[in-house]
Amino acid sequence: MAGNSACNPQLLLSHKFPETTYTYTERDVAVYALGVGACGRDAVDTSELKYVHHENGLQFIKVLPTFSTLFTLNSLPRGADLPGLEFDPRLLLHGQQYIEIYKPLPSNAIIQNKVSLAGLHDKGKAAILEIETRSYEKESGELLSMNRTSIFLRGAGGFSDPSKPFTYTNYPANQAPTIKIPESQPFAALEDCTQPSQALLYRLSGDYNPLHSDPMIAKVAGFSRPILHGLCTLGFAVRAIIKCICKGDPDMIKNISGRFLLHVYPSETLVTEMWLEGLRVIYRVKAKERNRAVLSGYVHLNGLASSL
Ligand SMILES: CCCCCCC[C@@H](O)CC(=O)SCCNC(=O)CCNC(=O)[C@H](O)C(C)(C)COP(=O)(O)OP(=O)(O)OC[C@H]1O[C@@H](n2cnc3c(N)ncnc32)[C@H](O)[C@@H]1OP(=O)(O)O
Repeated sequence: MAGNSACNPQLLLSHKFPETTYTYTERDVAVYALGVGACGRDAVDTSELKYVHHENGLQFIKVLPTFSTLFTLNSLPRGADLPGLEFDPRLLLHGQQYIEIYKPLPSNAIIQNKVSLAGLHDKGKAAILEIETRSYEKESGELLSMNRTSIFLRGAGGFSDPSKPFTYTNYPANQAPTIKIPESQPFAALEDCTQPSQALLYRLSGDYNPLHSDPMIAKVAGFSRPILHGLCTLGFAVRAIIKCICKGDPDMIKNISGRFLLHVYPSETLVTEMWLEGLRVIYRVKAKERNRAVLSGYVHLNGLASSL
């Protein structure tokens, strides 16, 4: 793997990120839902058809809460270095995602994003950059969601004194996705097959990083073939939680936290295990064929389905 980096934390921390705009329609909502496997096992699944079809028209379809991650697509300028940070974009991996949902997402909207740096860490072999995106609906001015994206930049660390590595965050420690997986049997588990073309479908929602489609770039990044987008895996997991614990109601999701533990290859089977602790769901996703955990985290709910 190639690596080429330099980081000046002071310069980076003082950088003002430009505001960005994201416009979407019902078609984008439906394409996203298919990209994270909705109706993948059953095209008439009553708990999932609502993400892609409504008898009165597409404007009434429901929006998965993880759709809000698409609002961050332009938060990090593609292919360009940030002031104070040079890195090799081919070695970038998605490390963690934290999402707060304040209102159910409309089926179409113009979104205005305020972007800022929420964290920067020197891990020696890598730098971790945390970018926060607060997303407002343009028409109403209402805050819809907040996403905090942690990006693991391999080869970009080692910019500070190793005996006192640089670390900065501006958010509460209890929002970090450090969770302990219970030893008890999961409350629920859902198995979902990803398609060999899953990443090719998911990328149509706007993340065109060639790591997910170009075999040569995947090799440079250290993988035998293109891997699945982390946010696609997260979409599968949260959809499983909505199906099994929220009885199909996506509006019950309040916030979501996840750490990507290992890459996923398209065509692998994802098994999402869920443990219910009050209004918190702890979850872990395994790639069944390798029996390896690929994602874990928690989801906070607004309430519990009456039948639970
Ligand atoms: C704003 C919008 C931008 C959108 C960008 C997204 C673009 C997308 O197209 C890109 C993708 O989707 S990539 C695909 C999804 N991600 C992955 O597959 C990564 C999976 N994870 C890994 O491979 C390893 O955990 C790996 C490699 C990440 C780390 O493993 P190791 O190198 O073995 O690390 P380790 O020695 O265990 O730990 C070193 C320090 O790093 C911390 N850490 C580990 N995993 C982390 C993770 N996933 N996220 C954040 N921090 C992580 C450890 O805690 C450790 O720090 P410390 O020593 O202080 O505890």
